[in-house]
Amino acid sequence: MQRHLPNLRELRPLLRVQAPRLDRRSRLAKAVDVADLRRMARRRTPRAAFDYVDGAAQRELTLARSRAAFDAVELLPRILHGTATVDLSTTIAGGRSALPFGIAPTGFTRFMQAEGEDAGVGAAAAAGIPFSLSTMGTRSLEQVAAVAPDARRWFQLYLWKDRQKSLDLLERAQAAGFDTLLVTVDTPVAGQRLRDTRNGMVIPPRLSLATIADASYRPAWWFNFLTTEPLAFASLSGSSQDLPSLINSMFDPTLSLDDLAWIRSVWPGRLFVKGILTREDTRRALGTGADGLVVSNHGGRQLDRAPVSLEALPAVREEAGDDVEIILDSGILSGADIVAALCAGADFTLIGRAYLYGLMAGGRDGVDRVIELLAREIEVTMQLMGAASIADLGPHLLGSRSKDAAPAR
Ligand SMILES: Cc1cc2nc3c(=O)[nH]c(=O)nc-3n(C[C@H](O)[C@H](O)[C@H](O)COP(=O)(O)O)c2cc1C
Repeated sequence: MQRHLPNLRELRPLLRVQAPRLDRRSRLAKAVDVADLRRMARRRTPRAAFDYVDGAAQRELTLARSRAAFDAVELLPRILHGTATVDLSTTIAGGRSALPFGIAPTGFTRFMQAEGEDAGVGAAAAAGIPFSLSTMGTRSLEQVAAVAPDARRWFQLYLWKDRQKSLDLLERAQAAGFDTLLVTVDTPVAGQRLRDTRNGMVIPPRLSLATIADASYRPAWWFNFLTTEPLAFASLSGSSQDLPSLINSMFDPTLSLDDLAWIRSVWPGRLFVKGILTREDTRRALGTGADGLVVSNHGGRQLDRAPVSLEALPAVREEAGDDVEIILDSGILSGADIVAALCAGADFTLIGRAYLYGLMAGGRDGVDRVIELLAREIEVTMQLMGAASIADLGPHLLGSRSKDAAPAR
């Protein structure tokens, strides 16, 4: 082998030295999946806020099982199907969505990152997907509508002890153009989130020696937190109670099916019941006149050892029949997870943590990035599976490995 000295002219095309760009979008562009965004989020967010998002109930078994169930899914490739373009749009709750997922309702959102719901609804509007505002949101119904008048907006309701307050909220939601109601039924009391207890998580955060130390290496979060509007709940007045006590004082463990039926009677729009995992609850929820169901274990944050959404889905689908729309959440962290849920019988999906990791990693730009990453993953996955549209996805595209992994029913 003959050698010669490196020739600068030959090397030049290989050397594309660029000055490092420090803006937020360039930083976020380096994240190639949700796991990368999660790592960025962790570096930039105080521990109490990050763990509030990342954690789950008790031993976090349901969360781990939910992830494992998605990982066990086998998707079948189909060769030579000529799927050059893929249509990722679909219809849900009587309207279009440009992508087969929307943003799940999350409470305390501005605590994760100061842009909070504004970032979520703005990014959802730009992407043409629905955004859900939580009862425990840090922006009011009217503020969210004003920030993104063109967004498809859904409202999530926790039943209050006080029916008049629920009614007021529902009237405001309707007046502000929220087209669909998600009624969350899996939270008669707060789940036991042990990470929060260990972190002494309170809202708003208390200034202690530990928080001041934390502030010194997460300056951007603290700067935003201290220089923007104080954290407040759209529908609840501010409180420094710890989270479970706050939730327990607001919500009612004595709620029953009659209360759900009452909500149905006063809400004229589409109504989905969120937190369904069994045949019996499917029957009971649909018996009240709900239009659809959200198969969800609340991201593993409520009953630890509750069934995994993906594994509960076939029984719920069978019980509900083909005409009832079913949305699935809990554990989705990639576009392939979304494709798996749609193949397994869901009509639509919601992302909770994935959205919040994006938000914590970079505010509005971070939420844009997570939507972009998931959309691209769905598109590539579907092309490799020879599926040209969401309607093409079904159980025929699930491999035997995933069927073996599903529990017998
Ligand atoms: C930080 C956080 C706050 C949440 N707050 C609410 C809420 O206020 N109301 C609700 O119905 N669900 C709430 N959820 C549950 C989500 O709507 C959704 O069911 C769950 O996040 C889906 O699981 P995933 O995070 O694995 O995507 C919350 C979830 C997280 C992570």
